[in-house]
Amino acid sequence: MSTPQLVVHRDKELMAEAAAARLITKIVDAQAARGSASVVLTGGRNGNGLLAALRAAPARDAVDWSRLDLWWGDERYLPEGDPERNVTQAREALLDSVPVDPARVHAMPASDGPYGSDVEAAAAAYAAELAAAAGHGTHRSAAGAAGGRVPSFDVLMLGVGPDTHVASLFPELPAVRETERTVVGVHGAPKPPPTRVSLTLPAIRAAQEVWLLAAGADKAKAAAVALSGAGEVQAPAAGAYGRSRTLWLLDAAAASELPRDLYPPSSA
Ligand SMILES: O=C(O)[C@H](O)[C@@H](O)[C@H](O)[C@H](O)COP(=O)(O)O
Repeated sequence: MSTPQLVVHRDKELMAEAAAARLITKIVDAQAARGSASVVLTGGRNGNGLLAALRAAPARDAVDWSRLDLWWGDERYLPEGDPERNVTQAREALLDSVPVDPARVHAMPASDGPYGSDVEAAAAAYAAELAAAAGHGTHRSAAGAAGGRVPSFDVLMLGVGPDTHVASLFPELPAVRETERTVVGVHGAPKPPPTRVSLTLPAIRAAQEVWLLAAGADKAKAAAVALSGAGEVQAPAAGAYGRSRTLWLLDAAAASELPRDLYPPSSA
């Protein structure tokens, strides 16, 4: 487990631009070292803000988009192309504007796909896709939970909800307690829509780097709670960490209630 590091930016726009620059560097470095890179995207305003900033960054052309695997931390279980699906929003914010390899864009299943309303079957199919990717190619495999393997993602991004949820792991719901499976179906999510597919904490923790994004005053309490030793069942963000690095990327409003000893010296 890596101890969280905090970076606080003036506002959410600067946070998105700086995080996009950081992501470009990570992808370029991984591709230089191993030929390809793998990144897990998040839904939500902050995740999409980062993708839009990446689209606008001239340095995006330094990325070899054809040698990048993209995965999702969670998905809203809705029909293909629904504007509320995380993948639809990511396509709009970035993916339609860069030459990604469609075979390497690993969207989670849609509710009008082969699994229909069976969200558990959809989750199992995504777990199988992850396990297959963990077993071959340029990825170094990481043992996930006992129930499956996932690639050792270079970067896994997570938006943080005001209730401290990450991906679709909400406080106290069964998904956050999962220790075996790498992907689960979620029912009764408090944030709409209620039915979702999500990576579990063991799958998240197989990533090399986990970046948590939080901007806005409505995230201040969540950041303070998750970074002050809360349990992961009550505060799922507290259980999200990477094998080599855990990075909280915040704006000043989201950092405003952090205990002083956590606040980075540069922004004190
Ligand atoms: O599907 C989703 O809704 C997300 O993946 C969810 O986990 C999101 O990242 C957080 O709710 C933060 O969202 P904001 O960045 O919009 O606050």
